[in-house]
Amino acid sequence: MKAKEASNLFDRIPPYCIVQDFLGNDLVERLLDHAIVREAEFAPTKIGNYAGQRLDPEFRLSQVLRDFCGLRPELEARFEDVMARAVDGLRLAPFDLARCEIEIVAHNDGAFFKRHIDTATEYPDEKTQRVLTGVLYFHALPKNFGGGQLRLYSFVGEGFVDIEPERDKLVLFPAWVPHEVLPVSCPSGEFAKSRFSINCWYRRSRLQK
Ligand SMILES: O=C(O)CCC(=O)C(=O)O
Ligand SMILES: [Fe+2]
Repeated sequence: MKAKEASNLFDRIPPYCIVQDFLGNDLVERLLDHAIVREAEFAPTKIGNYAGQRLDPEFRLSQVLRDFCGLRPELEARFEDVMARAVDGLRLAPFDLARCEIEIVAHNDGAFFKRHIDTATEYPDEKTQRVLTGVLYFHALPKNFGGGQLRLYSFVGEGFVDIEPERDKLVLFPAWVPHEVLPVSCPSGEFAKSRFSINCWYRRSRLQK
């Protein structure tokens, strides 16, 4: 491969796939009820990794809840069901799933997450690592916020694609793809009108060949 062709590979928009109507309205509504009832238990999101996490509201501003109550098994099963299709579609090397790491994130007025990747580039002593990222949107209708697009960047150069957060849409992309959440505007400021999402990271064992 010539140097020019090789550099074009990294200039390209990275691979991603979209599944519309991923959970179905009934599960989306139960999820939304769960998030709204648990408002008080959401905590500010942090950045960092296994070795240390910190608040940085200049870089990431949103709120997170990791408790899914009775919804967890049902959700994990749905995310697991779509994994093989995503690995194939994104041409990732097949891997055995160690576990799905899931969390609910609420972006309200002024919230965002600047450009980052979802993989840790150090601390290889962690037992599992993120391979594939899934983001599912489940806001209330009518939608009451603007912005909040998910921007996926090419590895080098200026290329990017913006993905609109639509209710019950799942976006999947390799966890190493640089991406960001553009600022959200939610003029009412009402928590129930937030841009709600589930992050699902498909993790593989680091010991796997
Ligand atoms: O909400 C999104 O669209 C992406 C969120 C994200 O990149 C993250 O939490 O790591
Ligand atoms: Fe991310």
